[in-house]
Amino acid sequence: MGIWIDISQRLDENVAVWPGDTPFSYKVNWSKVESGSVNVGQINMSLHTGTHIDAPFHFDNDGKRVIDLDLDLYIGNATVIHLPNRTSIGVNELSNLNLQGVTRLLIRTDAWKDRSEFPQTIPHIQPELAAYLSELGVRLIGLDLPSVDPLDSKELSAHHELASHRIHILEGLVLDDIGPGNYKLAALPLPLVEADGSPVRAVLKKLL
Ligand SMILES: Nc1ccccc1C(=O)C[C@H](N)C(=O)O
Ligand SMILES: [Zn+2]
Ligand SMILES: [Zn+2]
Repeated sequence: MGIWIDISQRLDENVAVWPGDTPFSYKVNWSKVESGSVNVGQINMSLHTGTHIDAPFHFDNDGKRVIDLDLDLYIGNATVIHLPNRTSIGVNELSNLNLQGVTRLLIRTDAWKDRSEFPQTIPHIQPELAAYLSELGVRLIGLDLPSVDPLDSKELSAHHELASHRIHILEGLVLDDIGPGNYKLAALPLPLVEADGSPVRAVLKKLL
């Protein structure tokens, strides 16, 4: 029972991209008039646009590519928690929540207010949180933000710490209307063989 709720950003020319990164575009590259039968479209985009997953190759030259990722990470039970008005998210912010046995943790921060513009600052994940989450059994962390690290970070400490604790990353979710609780999540990456990331269609269904 229950309906699937779309928690993905829409992909059109208004979607915000990382400063300097490839803008999103779609065009009919071969029109019905030209082909005689069909419209055939083409998209051009950065793989880190909108709602997407990071493959470890994004920040580690020896890391897994999208095709190597375990699909079980991206389908199954997920817990949503609400942590508004934080400058960063660490063990302190989570210590009063019971997250035992949570495999997929989605954090609603509400910090990215105008999604048509790339944010100036975001609350980042404290790298120390990775060990704590992995101890609880978390394998996927998802956020309503474009990164788990500060936007000007070059070290990407949270990305690396999460990866070294086998926790995968889902970014750019839309959780504005999603209350805390337990859900079913599906957010499958495309079967991109070499890629460092993939757009996903992320959906949730409330569990009773
Ligand atoms: N698309 C980019 C273009 C330029 C520089 C960084 C990025 C990123 O996406 C990195 C970001 N720290 C991330 O969480 O994936
Ligand atoms: Zn990314
Ligand atoms: Zn990232």
